[in-house]
Amino acid sequence: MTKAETFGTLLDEMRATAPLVQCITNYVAMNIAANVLLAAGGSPAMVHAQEEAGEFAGFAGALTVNIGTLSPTWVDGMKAAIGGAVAARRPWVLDPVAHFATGFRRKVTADLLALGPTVVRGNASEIIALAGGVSSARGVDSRDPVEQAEEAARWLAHKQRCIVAVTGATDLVTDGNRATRIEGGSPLMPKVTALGCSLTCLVGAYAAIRPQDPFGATVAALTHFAVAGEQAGKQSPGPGSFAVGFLDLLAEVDGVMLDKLARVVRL
Ligand SMILES: Nc1ncnc2c1ncn2[C@@H]1O[C@H](COP(=O)(O)OP(=O)(O)O)[C@@H](O)[C@H]1O
Ligand SMILES: Cc1ncsc1CCOP(=O)(O)O
Ligand SMILES: [Mg+2]
Repeated sequence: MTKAETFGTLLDEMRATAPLVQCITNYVAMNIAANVLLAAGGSPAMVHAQEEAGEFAGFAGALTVNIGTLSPTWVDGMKAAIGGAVAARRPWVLDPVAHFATGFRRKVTADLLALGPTVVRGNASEIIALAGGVSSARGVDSRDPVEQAEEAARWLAHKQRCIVAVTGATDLVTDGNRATRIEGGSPLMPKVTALGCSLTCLVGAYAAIRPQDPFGATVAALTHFAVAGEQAGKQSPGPGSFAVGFLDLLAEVDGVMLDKLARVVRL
């Protein structure tokens, strides 16, 4: 982001552009992730077949790859899509959902990391485990605080030469050197399935309009989520109404509101 830019101007530009984001994501997340992208201002396309995923990635603004409900044919599609995105010099974002849980997931995640994601977005347990640390998590839900994942995130960003976003009660984004903390959101967010997966897709939307600045794009996406989540949390008595209200707030938040309510700390 240039000095004149703010997260708000980035949001307004993203919304005006409505970037096409190819989301290879899990069965659980497909619908809410597409609705999150539409509400926030992006244009989702859930395209994963090996026969077309690479071709589509060649003209999409960005690609996101999520291993939540993995199978061998989907892996073939992921690798074809990544090849297309890399060839077209488009950003791609990896969401390593519960990568530690099985040998299959560990192998696929290692293969996908070797293809060089622009951004890795995961919860604290996933990032700790990606850096070789020990986490008590067994499934998709984090069991570790973000603070305990900061060193792992910096190490992974250095090793992968990518941006790493660790999400939780307070989010952290790092490129291995710089680090930024994003406050906000709601404790109701981890009670609604696939919001992390959806955030990964929104990172794709911002990266699509700032491919040369994936750090700033990632911070902007997490800030958009944090502000909308905090406002929705104030209005919602429980996870069901939160899920609906959150979509409304993702659409309602504009650049002025984002710059007014954002709580972003450069470390
Ligand atoms: N306790 C919390 N308080 C506020 N926001 C949260 C909390 N836990 C998660 N979030 C937010 O929910 C979204 C999903 O993050 P997270 O739950 O960490 O990912 P995942 O769903 O992949 O495990 C992020 O925007 C994150 O900031
Ligand atoms: C429940 C579940 N099972 C496989 S993927 C998935 C959704 C995970 O979503 P998130 O990582 O955003 O919580
Ligand atoms: Mg997740």
